[in-house]
Amino acid sequence: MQQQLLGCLCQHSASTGHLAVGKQAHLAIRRLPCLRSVWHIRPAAQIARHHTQLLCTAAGSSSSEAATARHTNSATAGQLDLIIGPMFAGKTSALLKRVNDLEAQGLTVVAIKSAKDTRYHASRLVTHDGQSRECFAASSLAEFKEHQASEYRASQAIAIDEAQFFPDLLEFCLEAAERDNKLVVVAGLSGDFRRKRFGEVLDLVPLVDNVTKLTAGCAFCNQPALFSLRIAADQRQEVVGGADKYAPVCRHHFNNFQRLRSEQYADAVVE
Ligand SMILES: Nc1ncnc2c1ncn2[C@@H]1O[C@H](COP(=O)(O)OP(=O)(O)O)[C@@H](O)[C@H]1O
Ligand SMILES: Cc1cn([C@H]2C[C@H](O)[C@@H](COP(=O)(O)O)O2)c(=O)[nH]c1=O
Repeated sequence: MQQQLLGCLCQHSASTGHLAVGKQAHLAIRRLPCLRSVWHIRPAAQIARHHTQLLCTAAGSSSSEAATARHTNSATAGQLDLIIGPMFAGKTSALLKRVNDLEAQGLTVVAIKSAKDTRYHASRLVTHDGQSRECFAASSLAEFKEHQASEYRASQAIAIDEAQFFPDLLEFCLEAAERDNKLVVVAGLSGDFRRKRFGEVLDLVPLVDNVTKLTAGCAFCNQPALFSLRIAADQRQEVVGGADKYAPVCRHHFNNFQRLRSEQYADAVVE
């Protein structure tokens, strides 16, 4: 009977994922002296997390489902996940899949991209191979929050694409995850065409729950591509474009092209 009761309380907190229920379950257990003496009482979130992990393992759930389940049962804070890589690595595809999975699990998700990304559509997340979904386009995340205040409030999860272009990425993500308890999934470039940090993406690394680093296929040898090679001569950090301006490359071909470029430059200076 005691075991059934505890099982029931834990199951309840694990299946609804609401903070209040988790706390109630914990309080209820604490109020029952007979249970207190039988079981070592752990915080409600810990019980729910343990229970969820068991459920996920038993059901053979995917790691993304397990990550989400952990989030929805967290009693204290939100969650931050980061997807990085060079261009064409499948970052937007992975973000779209995550959004679909979260929605299938019943979460309210909003997707946001930088308004600078007008390559395929002004207000849709679009992958290089044409998958898409609606999103809000904004110049900054503060602008999104100001203009879409009710959507922000109602959201349980937020997906951010083209994260390197947002000047206030760090502040927004921390506030959303740690103050407003949201699950935030961020996708952005691991570096610019010079392999230097781009915007605030890398600043998130010490703060996130999970980092997924994706690779593309090198345009020249099909080995894993780690970097984005800019084909055009433009030296500004921000140059929006796709396969017309960039190619994914492996380490070997990135360095080959850098060498070629500097030789070309040296020739030009001598002439
Ligand atoms: N060199 C390339 N040019 C155009 N499309 C590419 C190239 N390499 C891969 N792709 C396609 O792009 C898809 C990934 O697109 P996407 O998810 O938008 O990537 P990312 O957001 O990382 O730039 C791949 O599954 C593939 O179909
Ligand atoms: C490397 C690099 C890229 N960009 C731009 C080019 C594209 O518009 C986006 C990246 O898009 P993707 O979804 O990752 O394919 O960023 C840039 O402005 N500067 C760069 O150095």
